Amino acid sequence: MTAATTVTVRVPAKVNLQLAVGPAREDGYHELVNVFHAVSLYDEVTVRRPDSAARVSGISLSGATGSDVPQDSTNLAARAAELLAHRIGYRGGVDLGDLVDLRIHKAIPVAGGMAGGSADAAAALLACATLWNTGHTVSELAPLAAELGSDVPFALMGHTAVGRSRGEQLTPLTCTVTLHWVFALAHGGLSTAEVYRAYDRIRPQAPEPELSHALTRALEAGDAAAVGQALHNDLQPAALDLRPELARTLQAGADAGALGGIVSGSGPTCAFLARDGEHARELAAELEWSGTCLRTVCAHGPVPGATRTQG
Ligand SMILES: C[C@@](CO)(OP(=O)(O)O)[C@H](O)COP(=O)(O)OP(=O)(O)OC[C@H]1O[C@@H](n2ccc(N)nc2=O)[C@H](O)[C@@H]1O
Ligand SMILES: Nc1ncnc2c1ncn2[C@@H]1O[C@H](COP(=O)(O)OP(=O)(O)O)[C@@H](O)[C@H]1O
Repeated sequence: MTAATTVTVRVPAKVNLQLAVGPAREDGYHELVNVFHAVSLYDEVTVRRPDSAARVSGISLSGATGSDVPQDSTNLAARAAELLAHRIGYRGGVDLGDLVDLRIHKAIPVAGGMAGGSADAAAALLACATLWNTGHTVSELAPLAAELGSDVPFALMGHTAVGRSRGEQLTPLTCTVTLHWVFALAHGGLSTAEVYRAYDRIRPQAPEPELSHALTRALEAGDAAAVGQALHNDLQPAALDLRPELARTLQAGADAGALGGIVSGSGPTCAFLARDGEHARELAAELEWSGTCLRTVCAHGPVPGATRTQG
């Protein structure tokens, strides 16, 4: 079998069905109970052995990127490739562009609370492991993913899972139903660190986080209406403090008949649960008509994590 010269990995966005945030730890992170749910809104990362004749730079971007996504070694996908290269023996001084060309096609909103950067990092790990034939399994990539960011291991795993500690220690959860979502995208993004700082200001005495059994029961029973009732995000008041206009978006989704509505993670994207695909399209139309969001995207979950589609 010849080694692949081009590998493409498709990787999903996430929404947090429950985000329970405990007090700040000494390392600056917060202890979490973070119920992740992967949805069918995908970025794609393609890696190639560098072709010195065609090479312009080591990393290129397309899709819904905005100006906020770095095109240098600080891009999370580039950091992931560098970390893996280091682990398999490349030492400092090697230019990443000499090892790999990275192409990222983004559909996940940037700084939107849907973990697009983490998704790209997970995809780059899997793609480079395949390109370089490192022999790493997905479980063996998980510790490297955790070094890159708290949400990166989940982007490898996908489906529905609870993340504990800072979110990187994952346990799969059973979800017996396809959930249909509408995501209301906002103008601009929110900084995750800033939202956690606002959380500390608003709630200085946070209790230890606990998994919602109402939520796990609803997921196991496949009861979308009960899932809608159980959605909860401790970061929502902090996101609303920084972006008060999101309250109008949440109200518009509730008025339009969503089973539940929530700020996704650190925001500012808002997620609304629908009864089925048709209801999702109706909700999306109502939300767009309300003028309370930039645009909407419909997606379903759970879906698998980072998956090779070529190479
Ligand atoms: C809030 C969540 C919910 O899933 O994601 P987003 O909604 O932003 O995508 C996560 O907790 C974000 O995870 P991720 O974006 O990977 O965070 P990291 O890179 O590890 O950390 C970025 C910063 O967020 C804060 N942070 C993150 C995780 C955590 N358990 N406690 C924290 O306080 C810290 O200030 C940290 O410096
Ligand atoms: N590949 C990437 N895609 C998106 N953002 C990236 C990437 N690499 C680094 N970043 C930086 O990470 C920040 C957070 O991005 P993102 O993961 O999309 O948001 P969130 O943490 O809200 O889910 C962005 O503002 C950007 O500066």
